[in-house]
Amino acid sequence: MNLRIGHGFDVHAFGDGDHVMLGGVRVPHVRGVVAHSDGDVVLHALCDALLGALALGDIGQHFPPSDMRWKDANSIDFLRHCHALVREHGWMLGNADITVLCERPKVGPHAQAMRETIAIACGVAVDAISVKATTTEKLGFTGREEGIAAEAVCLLVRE
Ligand SMILES: Nc1ccn([C@@H]2O[C@H](COP(=O)(O)O)[C@@H](O)[C@H]2O)c(=O)n1
Ligand SMILES: C[C@@]1(CO)OP(=O)(O)OP(=O)(O)OC[C@H]1O
Repeated sequence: MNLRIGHGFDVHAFGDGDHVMLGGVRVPHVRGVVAHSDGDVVLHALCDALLGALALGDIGQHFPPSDMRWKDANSIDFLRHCHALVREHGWMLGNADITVLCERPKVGPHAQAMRETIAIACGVAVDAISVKATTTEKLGFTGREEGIAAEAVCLLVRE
């Protein structure tokens, strides 16, 4: 088989702060997120999608939250590591599609910057990376603005 699909999902609770990191982009917000690293749900979901496609476990196994090396880590480094594993195992990232779930902050104005940041980190064309968002119509923990979530799917193509 010359194709692999991967799926990732991540959640972080909102906490004190004035911004959230999303797709490697600093997005101003009235809250921050509670996390061991920078709490970037977009990049964490994408890392898990890449690892899932490779059947190599999940982000917490590669970067344990008990390890102080990852305290306040920049999640773009996690993505670079996961993408390097993709290449080492003989695959290329075909495309990735990411959905952010939150009422706020609005993602649309920052989506292009996120796409470009992810594309550069993975060495792929920007049109291979999709970032979009939805509210959950004020339902559930995202609807109550208690936290933020992201889902990602990716397709790997044999080199
Ligand atoms: N955090 C968000 C949520 C949504 N958007 C954009 O708004 C559109 C409408 O959202 P609905 O949940 O009401 O369908 C959505 O399609 C996104 O384009 C956003 O930018 N940021
Ligand atoms: C990213 C890691 C790094 O220690 O911690 P968190 O920033 O808390 O994020 P999470 O999405 O729970 O993934 C687990 C860890 O790998």
